[in-house]
Amino acid sequence: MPMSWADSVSAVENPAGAPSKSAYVPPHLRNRPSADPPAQASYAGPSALGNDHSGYGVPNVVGSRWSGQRNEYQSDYAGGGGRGGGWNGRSGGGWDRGRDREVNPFTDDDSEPVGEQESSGINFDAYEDIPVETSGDNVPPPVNTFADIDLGQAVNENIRRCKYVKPTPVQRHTIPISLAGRDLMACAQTGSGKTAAFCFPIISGIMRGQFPRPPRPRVAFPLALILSPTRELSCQIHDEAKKFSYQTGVKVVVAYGGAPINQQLRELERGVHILVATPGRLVDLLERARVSLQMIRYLALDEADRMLDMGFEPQIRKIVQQMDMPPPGVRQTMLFSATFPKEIQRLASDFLSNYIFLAVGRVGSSTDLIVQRVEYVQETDKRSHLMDLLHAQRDNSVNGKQALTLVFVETKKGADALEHWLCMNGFPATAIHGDRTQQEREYALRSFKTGNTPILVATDVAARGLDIPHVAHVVNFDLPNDIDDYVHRIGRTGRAGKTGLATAFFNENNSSLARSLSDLMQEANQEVPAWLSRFAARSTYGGKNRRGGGRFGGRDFRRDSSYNRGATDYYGGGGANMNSGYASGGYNTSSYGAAAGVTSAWD
Ligand SMILES: Nc1ncnc2c1ncn2[C@@H]1O[C@H](COP(=O)(O)OP(=O)(O)OP(=O)(O)O)[C@@H](O)[C@H]1O
Repeated sequence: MPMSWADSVSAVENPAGAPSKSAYVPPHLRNRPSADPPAQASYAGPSALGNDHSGYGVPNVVGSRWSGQRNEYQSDYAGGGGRGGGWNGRSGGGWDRGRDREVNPFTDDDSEPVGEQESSGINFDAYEDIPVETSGDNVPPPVNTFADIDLGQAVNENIRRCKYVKPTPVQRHTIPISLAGRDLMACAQTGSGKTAAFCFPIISGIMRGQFPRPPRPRVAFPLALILSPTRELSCQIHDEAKKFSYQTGVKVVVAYGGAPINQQLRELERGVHILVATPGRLVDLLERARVSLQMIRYLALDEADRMLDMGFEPQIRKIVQQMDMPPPGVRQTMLFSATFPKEIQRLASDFLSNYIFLAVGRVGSSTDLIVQRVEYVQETDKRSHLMDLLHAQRDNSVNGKQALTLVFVETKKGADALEHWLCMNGFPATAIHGDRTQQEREYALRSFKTGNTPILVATDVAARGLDIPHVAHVVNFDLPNDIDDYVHRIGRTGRAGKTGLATAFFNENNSSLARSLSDLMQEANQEVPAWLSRFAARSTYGGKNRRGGGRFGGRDFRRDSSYNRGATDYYGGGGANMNSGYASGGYNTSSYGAAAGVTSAWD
C-alpha cells in the first residue's frame, strides 16, 4: 500500500518506525543536517545580523523608511519566539554555531536539470533594447551593475555564487527603488528575474536594519512576508531566497498547504525573518495565533494580479488589512507580475503608498525569445496533432535527450486522460494539477525537471512563476480564456535570455480569445495566420480579455484621465498616501530603452 505523505513525513521524524523504503521529505526540509541540535542553538539570526559580513557595521541605511527608527530598536531581533529563549545575545555564540549548521544551498542537487544549469550563459543582448517605463514621484535612477548597488558583501558573494554577472532590466530598475524604501508595482516579462528583484532589497534591508525583540514566545514575528499563489512557487521562492541570504544571518521559512502544518510550526518556532507563504496556509497560521504580522516591514506579492483576482482577494485582504500588519506607508510593499490589468491595479493601490509603477518588456513575455505559433486544430484532432509535434521533437533530440515539453490543458480530468494516453503511446509523460496530492505534484515536477519524463501535462497550477530550465516547448493543447494566462503559460519557456517555442491549438471554442491573441502576437512580431486575423476581425474583446498594456504587460492605471478625475474614489479609505502630483496631473513618467513615448493599441 502506498504510504501517504503525512505518514512519510512522520516516518522521517520517527526513524525508529521508519519503513525500509526511503521516506518522502518536503523539498524545503531536504538536505538538513542529520543531527538537529536543540532549537535555541540552531539559529540566531540577530547575532548574525550583527556579525558583520556585510559591511554594515556602521549604519549605512540608504533611504530606508526604517532608518529613522534604528535607535529606537533593540539590536537583537530574533525573528521568532524560539524555545528556551536562546535568541537574544549576539555574544552567545549561537549564530556562529547556527551559521556552521546552515546548509549550503549552492551544493543542493535536489533538482538536477537535464543539462548544466548555468546562469552565465544568459544572453543579455536579448534585453538590450527592452522598453522600460516608470511613473511616479522622484523615481530613483536605475543602476548598471550589481557593484553599483549597496547590497552588502554577503549578498554580493551569493550573487557571484548564483553566477549572476549583471542585473537584468527589472533588477536594474527595481532594486534602487526598493532600497530607497519606496513602494512599487512592477510589471516585467516572464523569466526576467523578478524573484531576485524583490528578494535582494528585502534581505539587504533586514541585514542593515535593527528591530525590536519579538514580544511573545512561541509566536513567529517575521519581518518580511512574500506571498505567492501556488505551493510550488512558494517552495521555489524559498529556495531562491535561501541562496540569496546564505551566510547573511537572514532566516527564510516557507509555509504552504498540503504539507503537515506541525513541521512548519516547528520551523517557525526556530525563528524567521522572511516568511514565504501561500495565502491559505498563512491564514491558518494567523488564526492559530502562531504567526503575528505586527513586525512586518516588507510585504511582497509575487504574481500580484493573480493574488488580487477574485479567487485570492478576500484572503489577501484579510492578511494585509484585517490582521495586525502595519499599514501602507509604515511597511514597504512591492507587487510583482508579468501582467497587471488595470482593474487589479485599482484594487492593489489600496495596499500601496505613493508608489512607483514600473513596466519592463513587451507583452508576450519577451521580445523575440519565444516563437509563438497558432494552429487551427479541431477538438477531435488535438491528440494526433500533439503526437505529430512530439514525434518531430523526438527526431530533433540532442544526445538522445528529448527537450522538455509542457502541455497545458483546461481540466484536471483532461490532464489525467492526456497523461495516460501519452504514456500508452510511448511518450513518457507525467501530470500536475490541483487534485493530485502534494507529494504527487512534487514528484511530477521533479521527474519533469530531471528529464525522466520530458513531457508534463499541466493545468494552470503550473502556469505562473515556475522556473524550469530547458523547457523548450509549451503547447497550449487547450487555450485559456484569459490572454494574461496565455502570457504566463508561454513564459515557462524562453526564460532568462534563452529561446523557446510556444504552440497553441485554436478552434471555434477559442473565438473570444482571437482578437487579444492576434494583437499580442503582432506586438511580439510574430506571424499571425490569416485565418486568426479573420477570427479576430469578427470578435470583440471578451469580458476576460482585459489587457491594457500595449507593449507592456500592464501600464500605470493612474495615467488614465478617468483616474485623475476620480482619484479620491480609488484611494478613499485605502490608507494610501497619495502624492498630490498624480491627482493634479503633475505625475512623472520616464521611458528608457529603445522606444520612448508610448503608443498602444489598448489605450
Ligand atoms: N541577474 C541575473 N543573471 C542571470 N540569471 C538571472 C539573473 N536574475 C535572475 N536570473 C535567473 O533567471 C531565471 C528567471 O528568474 P525568475 O524566476 O525570478 O523570473 P520571473 O521574472 O519571476 O518569471 P515569472 O514571471 O515567470 O515568475 C532564474 O533561473 C534566475 O535564476
